[in-house]
Amino acid sequence: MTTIALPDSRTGTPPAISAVGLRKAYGDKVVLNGVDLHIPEGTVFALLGPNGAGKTTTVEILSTLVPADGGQARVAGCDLVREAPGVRDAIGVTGQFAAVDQLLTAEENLLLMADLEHLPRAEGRRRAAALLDRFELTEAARKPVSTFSGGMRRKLDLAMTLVGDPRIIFLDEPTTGLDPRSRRTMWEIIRGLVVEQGVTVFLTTQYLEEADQLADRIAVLDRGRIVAEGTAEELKRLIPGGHIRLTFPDAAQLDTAAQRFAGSVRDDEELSLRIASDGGIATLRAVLDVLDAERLRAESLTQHTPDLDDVFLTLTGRSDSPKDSSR
Ligand SMILES: Nc1ncnc2c1ncn2[C@@H]1O[C@H](COP(=O)(O)OP(=O)(O)OP(=O)(O)O)[C@@H](O)[C@H]1O
Repeated sequence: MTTIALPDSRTGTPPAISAVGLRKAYGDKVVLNGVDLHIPEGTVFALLGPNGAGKTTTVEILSTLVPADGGQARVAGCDLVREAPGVRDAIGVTGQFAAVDQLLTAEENLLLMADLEHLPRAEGRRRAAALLDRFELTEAARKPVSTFSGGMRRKLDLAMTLVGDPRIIFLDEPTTGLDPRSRRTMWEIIRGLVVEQGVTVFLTTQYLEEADQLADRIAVLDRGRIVAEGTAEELKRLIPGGHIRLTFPDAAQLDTAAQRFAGSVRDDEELSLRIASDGGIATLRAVLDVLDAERLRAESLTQHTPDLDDVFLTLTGRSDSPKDSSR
């Protein structure tokens, strides 16, 4: 297992979520096989994994929907088993088990939620109106949800989670099935929650790009175990294969450059040169210095940093990597 131990920059603050050795099996099938988590308050954590990796099961356990077979966890300072009501008070869950009633309007759904949260009538109305406005659903507020697009439903689902003003939000695959534009809107909303309200977000996703875009830290879940954990940058650094690609206006310049950069790989058709790079500034500067010294006029310079797809392949050695939403 490749686990990067990261220093907790917020020492002293209890983590929003912590877990040690979570285990769960359904019959013979081991779904979680010892999962450890440490998620500081006010951060976004992404659990990344392919279909069936155990992401939803992790969310179900941490939100007290199903019991774990083994291990311990605390959410919002409360023990998952002994203080389950405290956990439920602090969290909101949005996901595959969506609570939206198709026959009601968006506004009615939100007011129903406010009732369930025992909010006074006026406060419920105020919160519902504020959420409809924030998620740009005011115009559609009085229409039945059955007429909503997928993106609108996801927004309403998240809005319903927010009625109770949770400190910790679980988002189980929040953008699966959404078009790229709706996906970006959801990302903006999620970022806003963290920046403006300081909530902690626990996100599961199959999309590499989503984890990269949103998460402070990412854990890669594979067959019930976390096989790597760190920031997107840290995970990418585990993977060899970064390079700088230069293109030249003519073959003579390509020749000179190829001689000067030992170990580089040239492509005569494209008049390009690939130079191995760790992605650091020093390497880039050294390349530019050589170009200057030789009076070479490169037409373009691009830096390739390995993406999380490469990370997953390297960590698991298999090609059934999570989806890349950019494709
Ligand atoms: N209630 C259940 N009874 C039996 N098996 C279950 C149950 N819930 C989940 N599983 C099995 O556990 C495994 C992990 O499921 P889980 O839903 O946690 O994965 P996931 O990573 O969220 O994948 P997906 O993206 O498909 O939801 C799957 O093989 C699934 O069939």
